[in-house]
Amino acid sequence: MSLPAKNPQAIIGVSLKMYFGYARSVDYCRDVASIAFAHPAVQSGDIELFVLPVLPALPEAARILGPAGAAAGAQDIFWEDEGAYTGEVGGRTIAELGGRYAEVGHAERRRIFGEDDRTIGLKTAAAYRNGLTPVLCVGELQQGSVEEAVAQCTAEIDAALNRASSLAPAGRTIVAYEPQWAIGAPEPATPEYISAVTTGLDAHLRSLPGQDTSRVIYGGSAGPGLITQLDPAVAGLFLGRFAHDPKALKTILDETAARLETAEVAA
Ligand SMILES: O=C(CO)COP(=O)(O)O
Repeated sequence: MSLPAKNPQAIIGVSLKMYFGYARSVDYCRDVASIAFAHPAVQSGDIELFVLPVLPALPEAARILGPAGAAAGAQDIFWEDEGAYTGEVGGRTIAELGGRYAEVGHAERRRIFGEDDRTIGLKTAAAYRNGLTPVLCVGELQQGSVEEAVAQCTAEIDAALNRASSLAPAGRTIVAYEPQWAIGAPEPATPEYISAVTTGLDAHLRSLPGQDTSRVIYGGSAGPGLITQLDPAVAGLFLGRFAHDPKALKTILDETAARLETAEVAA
């Protein structure tokens, strides 16, 4: 078993959304665990790897991924820890089930479930309070200029973190920059655009109190071949459909490790 990553240099996350049921999610996590176990950069802690399955699969996913040096988390979190909140699951339970991450504010939750800055801030606080790393999703609705995207995403980060830090001591945050127009699309945003927006978000995020170890990753139709084209400000990828094939995930891990080696040689 590898030690938990203290200072990972890259982050690769997968959200299975509601694509896979229980059995297929567990099978997928087994495949990911074999890949992680054999992957030097995951074992050394240089790459932080996590999977967010459908919630009922979380305990089994955590049991399978943990010994392989990876981790599991939830795709959502309620903002209270317990009480009369029918149908919700709080951070205390997510942590009890072995979850280490809680995704907050995904574009689908903003659009379909009406989540707004207030609820996203409360959920981010709930993640911190329960020792979970929030995966805070931000992203502009429509494609425009880099400056417009940075302004909108910075405002979303500030709204979430200002509210969260008024309620719970801030912790490390993974910001997933996901342009809404690039989610579920045939192709990701261009590498130049992703790099430029993320560079702005990374500088802003890490200047905030308590966020110096926080990082920004990119999501939105990301898959093999993308990470090697991105600026180092992009710490990794938040994957959806294009990680459903475990072989594709392995390729992405290999590319991420190669990129770290190139960065070391250049330094
Ligand atoms: O929303 C995403 C990850 O959370 C990205 O999903 P896709 O890569 O399937 O577009």
